Amino acid sequence: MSTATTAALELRDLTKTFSTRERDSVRAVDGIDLLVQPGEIVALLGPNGAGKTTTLDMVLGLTEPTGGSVRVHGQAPRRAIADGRVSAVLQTGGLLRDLTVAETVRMIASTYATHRGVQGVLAQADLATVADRRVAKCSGGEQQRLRYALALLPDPDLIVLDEPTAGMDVTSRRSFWSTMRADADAGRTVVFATHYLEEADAFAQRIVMMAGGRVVADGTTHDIRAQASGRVVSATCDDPVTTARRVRAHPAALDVGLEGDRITVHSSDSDSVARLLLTELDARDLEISSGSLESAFLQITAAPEQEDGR
Ligand SMILES: Nc1ncnc2c1ncn2[C@@H]1O[C@H](COP(=O)(O)OP(=O)(O)OP(=O)(O)O)[C@@H](O)[C@H]1O
Repeated sequence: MSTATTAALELRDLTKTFSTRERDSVRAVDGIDLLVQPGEIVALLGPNGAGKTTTLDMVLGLTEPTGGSVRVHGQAPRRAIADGRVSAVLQTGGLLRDLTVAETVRMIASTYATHRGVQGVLAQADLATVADRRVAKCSGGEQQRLRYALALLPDPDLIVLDEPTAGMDVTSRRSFWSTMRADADAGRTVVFATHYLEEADAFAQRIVMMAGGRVVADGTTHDIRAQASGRVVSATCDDPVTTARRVRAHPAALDVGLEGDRITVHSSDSDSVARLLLTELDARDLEISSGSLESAFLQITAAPEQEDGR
């Protein structure tokens, strides 16, 4: 049991099935094993419906697993929350619109037996200049920072964020992550869910890729690129729309993009896509580049059921 007591987060064969009216049941999380060590920064990356939110809800004790177990610093989630060891920044945490930013932090602070100082938390979340602004007047990014400030109050060992920058523009997103990075550099464990590859790449040390309720890849950005043999084929063509239509029908074409007369194809078999482009279509100036994180993502999430044969 030594790993169970030392890991920041330990998921064992975690499963969650929802019953719905429309369908018999939905297996949102399908047997996840995950060990996160203290101080790690981990991104849960996956397309819509991959099971990221359901997994994090179980980590936070908001949803009970159908099977398997969750341990946060060796404790059940609710115990860990009660002890201030884990806290969360969720997309839709209710904020009271008529309170100011500082009043909100003071009010939530008063619900903890022990907590960090309000001024320190406001400064760390980069909210000092808007402390007297009413929540209703804050931008989406400032409201997310406020949720982050609230999550910092118990000084948790593990902070969990579900799509923390959804709806923010690029500038707010960058500034949010630079605030978070300083916090992580100070030793906190951070687990966050995101759709954004660049966010996972820029901020996480480790990416856990999910699709169809399963972990389909787990490693550093470098490891994940190496797991996928996907490459990107690009070429110039005279009739880009027809060329794109033909390429989309090719079984090895995972994703096809057009920019002007330049076509870009993420592919699991670059040779055969290149052959199609050059011999049957009107392509020229062809280039093949080695897999980006994006092509690895497309390739790995395209066929989750083939990954572990379950
Ligand atoms: N309460 C629920 N009842 C029924 N089905 C649900 C429920 N919550 C989630 N699901 C289903 O479980 C699957 C996983 O959803 P989940 O929200 O965990 O995915 P996600 O990776 O967080 O997706 P997104 O990025 O869109 O938030 C989806 O098919 C979803 O429709």
